[in-house]
Amino acid sequence: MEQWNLETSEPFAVMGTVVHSHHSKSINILQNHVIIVHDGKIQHIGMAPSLQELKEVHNISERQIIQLSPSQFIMPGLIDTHIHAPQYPNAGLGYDKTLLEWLETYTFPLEKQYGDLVHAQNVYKHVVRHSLNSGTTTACYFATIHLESSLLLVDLMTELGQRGFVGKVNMNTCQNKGYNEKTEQSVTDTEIFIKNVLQRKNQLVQPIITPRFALSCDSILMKKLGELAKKYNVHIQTHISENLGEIEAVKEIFPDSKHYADVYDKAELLTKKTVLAHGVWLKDEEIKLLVSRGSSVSHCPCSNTNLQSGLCNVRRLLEAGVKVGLGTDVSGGHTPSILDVMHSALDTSIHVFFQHKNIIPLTYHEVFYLATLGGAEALALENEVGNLMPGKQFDALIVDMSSHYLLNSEPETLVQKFVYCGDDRNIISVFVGGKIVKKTKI
Ligand SMILES: O=c1[nH]c(=O)c2nc[nH]c2[nH]1
Repeated sequence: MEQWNLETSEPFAVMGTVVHSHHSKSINILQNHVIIVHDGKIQHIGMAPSLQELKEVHNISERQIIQLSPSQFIMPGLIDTHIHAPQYPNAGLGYDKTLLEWLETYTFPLEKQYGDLVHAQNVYKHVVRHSLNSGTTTACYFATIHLESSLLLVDLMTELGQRGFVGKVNMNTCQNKGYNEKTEQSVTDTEIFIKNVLQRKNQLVQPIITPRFALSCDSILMKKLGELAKKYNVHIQTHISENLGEIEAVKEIFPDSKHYADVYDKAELLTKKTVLAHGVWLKDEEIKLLVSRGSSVSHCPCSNTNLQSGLCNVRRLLEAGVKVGLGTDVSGGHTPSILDVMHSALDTSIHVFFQHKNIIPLTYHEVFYLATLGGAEALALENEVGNLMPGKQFDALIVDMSSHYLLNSEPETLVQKFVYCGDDRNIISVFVGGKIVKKTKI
């Protein structure tokens, strides 16, 4: 590929190998194709035409063409369905404890600091930049309970060009060791947060209602948040069934609920726009409930391993019809790279197979889907992003595998190598809504 220098405000084209998914089972590999981008959206995908045809039919000059080399391909941007931006400084630290102790010892003390806007600005700039550089074009962030710094995160995503969601976290119970808010304040600040984000008329970032988990919120707060979600028709995110101690505590605190998922359902927090992180220990009955509500699970295998939460059987969720995406879950997860999470999802799936021989481990094709279209479906964004079909936003990565020792440059080889051996150095360009947000000189 020659170094290109596009004007992204004008139509442009990418020519070469396109890799994307239409469903969970297999990747579509399209060689010698063109994608034409207009106003940040995909206008056309098809067999590559001649330069003359590009110019005459599609009005694209030679300067506006990216010609991929045989060791490169273009794919949809990665989607991180669960990440805690304020926990970024703790990534890689504190894995000597399991979830509930880890929250009290490491996480809540760090999150308390986000009343300080200078600290928030520093951390949030780093995490959004790192996430974009790792190829995440859409990220679904938890912020903290602080209204102002949560809005700051929205503004930084907008400035740096990342699509996604930000949730001001809700926590009103004493389980939170002094990191909490009063119910009324929590509801009022959440409504102010939603209105502020919606008023920004921001194409990229949306508000998401974020009750931390059932142990951090009482049922009064959760019901009020369910009402807000309905009033503003916004997304919802929380955690579910991550750790056995957590599940026991939920059972004790909510004796009238049939199970963990029922706690959220009673507050009308399970909707088609709800994403639930972890779901390692969900019962069959809970899975059925999620399917009937259209709620999704964010699979966070790095975090599930680091915090010794358990092995999530993703095959079981997919077969039951649950929508599943991947989440880095920084800082339970040690990396903001969804590509790293893809490796971990493959490993975890084989470890599940060691335990239950009757399941088929996930394939790299399926993991590619989970990281792209699966993530988009989990966030109810499949009409906007997730693959490279006409009408969708041009959220895409150019991947270059020339730094690896390749016996051939068959697209299957490139993609498989990328999924198993790739890292962010192989992601040489990142586009969000047709704008370049990462470009590496090669
Ligand atoms: O992995 C997790 N990270 C968190 O911050 C959290 N809060 C509740 N449950 C959680 N799980």
